Amino acid sequence: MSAGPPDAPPAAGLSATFLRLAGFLRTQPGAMTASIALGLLAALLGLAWQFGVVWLILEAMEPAPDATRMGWIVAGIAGLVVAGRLAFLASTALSHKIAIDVQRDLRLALAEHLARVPMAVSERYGAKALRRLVLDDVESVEDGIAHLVPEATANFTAPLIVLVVLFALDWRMALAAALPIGLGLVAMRAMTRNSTDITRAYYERSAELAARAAEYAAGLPTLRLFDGEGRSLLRFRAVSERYLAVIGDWVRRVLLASAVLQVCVGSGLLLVLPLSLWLTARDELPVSHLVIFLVFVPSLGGLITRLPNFAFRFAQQGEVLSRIDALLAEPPLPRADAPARPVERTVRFEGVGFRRGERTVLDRIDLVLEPGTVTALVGASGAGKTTLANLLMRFHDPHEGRITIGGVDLRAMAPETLYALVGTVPQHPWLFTGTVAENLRLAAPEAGPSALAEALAQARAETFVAGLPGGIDAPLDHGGATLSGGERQRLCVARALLHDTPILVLDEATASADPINEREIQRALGALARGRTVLVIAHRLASIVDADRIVVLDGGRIVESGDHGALLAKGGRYARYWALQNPGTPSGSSAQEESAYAARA
Ligand SMILES: Nc1ncnc2c1ncn2[C@@H]1O[C@H](COP(=O)(O)OP(=O)(O)OP(=O)(O)O)[C@@H](O)[C@H]1O
Repeated sequence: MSAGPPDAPPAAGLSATFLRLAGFLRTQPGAMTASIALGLLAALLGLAWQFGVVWLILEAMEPAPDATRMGWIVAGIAGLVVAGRLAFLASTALSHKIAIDVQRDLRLALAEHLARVPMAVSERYGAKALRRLVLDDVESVEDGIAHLVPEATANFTAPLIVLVVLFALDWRMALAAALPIGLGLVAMRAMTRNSTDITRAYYERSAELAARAAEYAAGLPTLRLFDGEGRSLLRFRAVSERYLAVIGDWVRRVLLASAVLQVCVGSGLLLVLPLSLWLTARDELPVSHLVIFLVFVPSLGGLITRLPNFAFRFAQQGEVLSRIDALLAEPPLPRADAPARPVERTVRFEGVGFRRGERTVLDRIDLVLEPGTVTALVGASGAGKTTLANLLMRFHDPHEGRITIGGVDLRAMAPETLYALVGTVPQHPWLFTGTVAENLRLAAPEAGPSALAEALAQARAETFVAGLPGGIDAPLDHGGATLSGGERQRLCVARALLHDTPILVLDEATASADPINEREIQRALGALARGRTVLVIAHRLASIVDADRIVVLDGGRIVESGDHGALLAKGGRYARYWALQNPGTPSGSSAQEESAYAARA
């Protein structure tokens, strides 16, 4: 599975990125206006104290400087410096507040959107890429909102005001100051033109490195056994070097761009100084103007040398935002305008077809699940069992045909209606970090202690839960990683019991459980199946000998269907699977004890 979407979207240009970021800020117009206004105020106060310095120098150059006035000017400068810092602080405090709200809203929007798009979308991205998007990418939007927009506003405004003032005072001197800066900006633009490409390369390489590092760490036990020569380490080193090469390229470009700009900005004073001597000698430049130029030209340069850094940070934001926007643009599963509620509970697959790209995964499936019956899906790996079960939970919509419950197409139901009807115990039981009780209440938030205890007892989980420190309030770290697979499975059964849906999809996962655990899981599943319509994906045929109907899938088509006895008598594919799994037990009668569905009411 790839570490990201197969076709990474094009990153937005700098101005588009600025507008996109400003668009976020528009959601909080009051705070945004205040933040930008305070940023501008900070920039103006910064200019004001520099004018104070000019005034101080001119006062000091008077034949008889007025010490008291100079004291007031110094105090004024200090006041302006402090006020400027405070305004900047208030501006960034506000922009941080907006950034936190935007991050929260973005994460929620992404999570909600992921719940509405077909599962094919999350499968295409993969868990690592989604984690990176929802956590890391959204985190880095903070730089754009909390820093870039207010700082860029202030940092662009201040040089503009300075240039206007300088041109108003003396256009020749202003031109001498602006010319090298202009040249430096043109050179910088040329050097940072493809900054979006290099930012893209950086993200691709860092995603590759993260994926390889995770894979390497996860596969260490296997690698120790099989990879004595360290080939994996060499591969990891190659990925790491590719990453460092991109970083090197990036740093070189930023440094080069900044260096060129700094040289050009420094040259501003080189032109201004000789010109000022010449103009002063011709009596065309008052001393006050000369001092203003000497103070402001270097500070103008200081502001402008920050631009390459801004350009690269904007490129980074463009990259991150284009990824977030691409996920948000994935079309969700269509929702019915006037959702219907089924009265009756019969499930029908009618001519259902499903493809993965060009490949047909399910072909003209016709299947009826009568209320209160157990239907088992069996077949070779890749036959389409999980896909068929997933269609019933509307993880995808079929490409042909339809699936109905009580005659209502799944597409015509509100998701809440569907998920109140269909529950599941997945093959890979999923628990979140929280207590046992919190995990159970995911299915039934209102369930009281006795309901939880009853569900645990039926799911054969009460004994091991009672043994956990804290019992039902024991915290499950890392999604229950400290529990065995069978224990996790039984907690999921308890959760499904509390969910109490009339239709159940079970993906049995007992193949790797030890015999005692397996028997416990089978019993738990039997309790869960009681009185419900069950579609079970069977991995061990002994567990479904009592199913009302066994459906054999092959290459996405139903090739056999009937109960255990009928299928054995037929001597077809099911009979061959049975003989392979149960050598020496032709009828399977000895396995009936193992069947999860033997003791259903
Ligand atoms: N995310 C995916 N992307 C592309 N193809 C997929 C994906 N998931 C499944 N398939 C393909 O669809 C086909 C049916 O897969 P499915 O998981 O439904 O089979 P299965 O019968 O449940 O197999 P198993 O018993 O091994 O779980 C297989 O050929 C599989 O390779």
